[in-house]
Amino acid sequence: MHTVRQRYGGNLIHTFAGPTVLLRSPQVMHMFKGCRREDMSPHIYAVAQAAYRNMLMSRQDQSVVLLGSSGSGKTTCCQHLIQYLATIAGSTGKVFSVEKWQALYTILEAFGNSSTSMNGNATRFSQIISLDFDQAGQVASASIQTMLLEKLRVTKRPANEATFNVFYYLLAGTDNTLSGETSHPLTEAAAPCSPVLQPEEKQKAAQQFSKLQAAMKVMGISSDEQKAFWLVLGAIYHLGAAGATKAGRKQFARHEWAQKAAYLLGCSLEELSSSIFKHQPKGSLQRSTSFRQGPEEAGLGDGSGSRLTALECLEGLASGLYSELFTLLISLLNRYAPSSQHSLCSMMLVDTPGFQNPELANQSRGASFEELCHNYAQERLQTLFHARTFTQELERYKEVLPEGSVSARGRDPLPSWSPVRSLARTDEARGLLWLLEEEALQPAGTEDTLLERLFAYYGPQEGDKGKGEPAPRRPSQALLWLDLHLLGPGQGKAWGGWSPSLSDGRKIISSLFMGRAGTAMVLSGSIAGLEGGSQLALRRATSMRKTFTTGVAAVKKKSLCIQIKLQVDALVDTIKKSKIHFVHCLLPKAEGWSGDPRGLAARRISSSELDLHCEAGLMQLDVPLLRAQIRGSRLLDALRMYRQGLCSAPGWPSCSPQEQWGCTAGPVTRIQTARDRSPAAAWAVLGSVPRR
Ligand SMILES: Nc1ncnc2c1ncn2[C@@H]1O[C@H](COP(=O)(O)OP(=O)(O)OP(=O)(O)O)[C@@H](O)[C@H]1O
Repeated sequence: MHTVRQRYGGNLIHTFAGPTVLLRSPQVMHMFKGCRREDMSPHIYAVAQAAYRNMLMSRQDQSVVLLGSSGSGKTTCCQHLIQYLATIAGSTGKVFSVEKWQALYTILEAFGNSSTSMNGNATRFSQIISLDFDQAGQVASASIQTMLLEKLRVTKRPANEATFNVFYYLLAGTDNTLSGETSHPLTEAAAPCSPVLQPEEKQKAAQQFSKLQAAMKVMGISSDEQKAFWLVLGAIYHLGAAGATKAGRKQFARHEWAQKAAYLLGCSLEELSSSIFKHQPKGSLQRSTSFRQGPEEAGLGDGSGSRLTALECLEGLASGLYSELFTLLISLLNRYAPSSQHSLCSMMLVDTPGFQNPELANQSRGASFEELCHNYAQERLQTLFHARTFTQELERYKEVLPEGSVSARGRDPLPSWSPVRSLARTDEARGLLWLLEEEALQPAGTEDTLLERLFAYYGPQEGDKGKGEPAPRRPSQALLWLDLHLLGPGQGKAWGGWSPSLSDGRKIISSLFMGRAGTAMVLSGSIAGLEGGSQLALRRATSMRKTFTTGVAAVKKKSLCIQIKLQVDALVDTIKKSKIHFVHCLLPKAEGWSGDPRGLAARRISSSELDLHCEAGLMQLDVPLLRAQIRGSRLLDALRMYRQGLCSAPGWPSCSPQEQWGCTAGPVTRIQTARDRSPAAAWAVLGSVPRR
């Protein structure tokens, strides 16, 4: 195994070419227990151990942030981090057994994951799992916060991509679950859950459904509560099958399916219909047309915005309903995580959907708005990595080294390019999301006008040539697929239209929703899981709420684009206060990116199956792909910074960082590949790294 020790003033970087072959078992966990970083071989458990040890020694909050492309293994790593901490640290009263964590992930994977063109089991929401530790270093309480759920996947998704896993599970396992609830079991007739599963996939989905039910039981979700979930999911499914008229009076296209949806929700068809198609709140959508349609079709053109189409009303309700269901689920999962007042500091594990570019999956479409948002979140985390690794370190070096020594030695470790260009053309320069918001509100706004403005601010200027700054690549039209439907259909309406009281006939649904309608719903639609009574949990919740309620944010928070920014702000603000350990996950090969979700769905495996899968054999690496990812994440710069290193500069006090930086151990960069873990192979992947 190859280990390269690095020092960046306590900033920790771990790199895994994953999915990789990593042995994971309780025995291996115990090999890492109590170890110092320099004694450990490269492994995801070593990251957990380093963070845990650091927390115990410094009593400072820690975060582990997972970065990388979609399908590179972030969620899998996150699960192993938790398993390690739950096993090694132990917990008070055994409330956080490994079994419970597995159950939690089974539930999250069912409700929040789906098969995409890049990953057969892609996470479609961002999550922070927080473990609070007591004096003795045991887990005293835990909670999960989620944000950026891709709720529109329920109704609208890229061609050939799947909806959330739970719909397929329900469809395959529904016979026994909803029998007696409807004389017509869920069928694939109108295929709102396209692509339709093959028989062997159905069998697997039915097994997953049983597993999901068992996991919900483990997490204390009663059978009545479970039933409420299946009823609402069934209703969403039937609403998809019901469809809406394209012209004329706004109503369901297929009443028999709508009738079933109403039955499952416990209301009459008329009530359901009027709550969806009538009482549209004015201004809920400024403009419902797509960028693609062009200005001549851009709504009323009088600034008042067009009204929602029947289909948009329906989609808004269905996706809003799913989002509320997800929020409720997170709140139920947190319900059984007791909050302890004795916790001292916490460990936060941050997992967001990975970078994705449909072009890499051989798809001739641009990124959807949701993909753009997930990429944005990843980019912000990468920026944080950059700031912690380079910018802040340079500041520290400048403080320590004699004046001028940094530039005199030509060893300015800051790469000439930084991930976020701050070269604003004018004082009015805005970020992409801000521009997107403004263009969405303009009746004449199109993809072209957005790109023009973007390049006016951030594109190459005359005189830029020869400065060594790579010009930003102008995306092909197809790359920026910005459907402004996504900026609003029924965002506010979704839940407002369908109030829980509507389901009086379904006491289990209304009591479940009404029961959680307090604090849990404060930031409904944005951050779920802010409840929790421990001091640390309250502190986290307060910090996140603050982001939404101060300054411009408070004024702008109704805008979807600004909501996205605020959610990511809240995420970054929360982890910024802690000591951050970055884990870079690298996709070793692009296999499976054929754009055929069928192949990917078949690859969907649970983490318990993973280790067996790993034993099967060593994989070939796609070296250009690995190089591209390493370049993109600036890992070479990080290595060069050390190798050409300021740590050897005259005046540098000592190469032992511990005392200098007040951290317990120096950071480590680890490179481990599946094919060959020898140093030579690792460097071959990295390219030539100058040696001192
Ligand atoms: N260490 C590993 N060894 C073998 N296969 C792995 C490993 N880690 C992950 N995988 C496989 O890769 C797939 C993708 O992993 P995972 O879902 O964790 O990626 P991700 O980075 O979280 O993706 P996304 O950002 O799309 O959610 C998993 O379904 C699993 O099959």
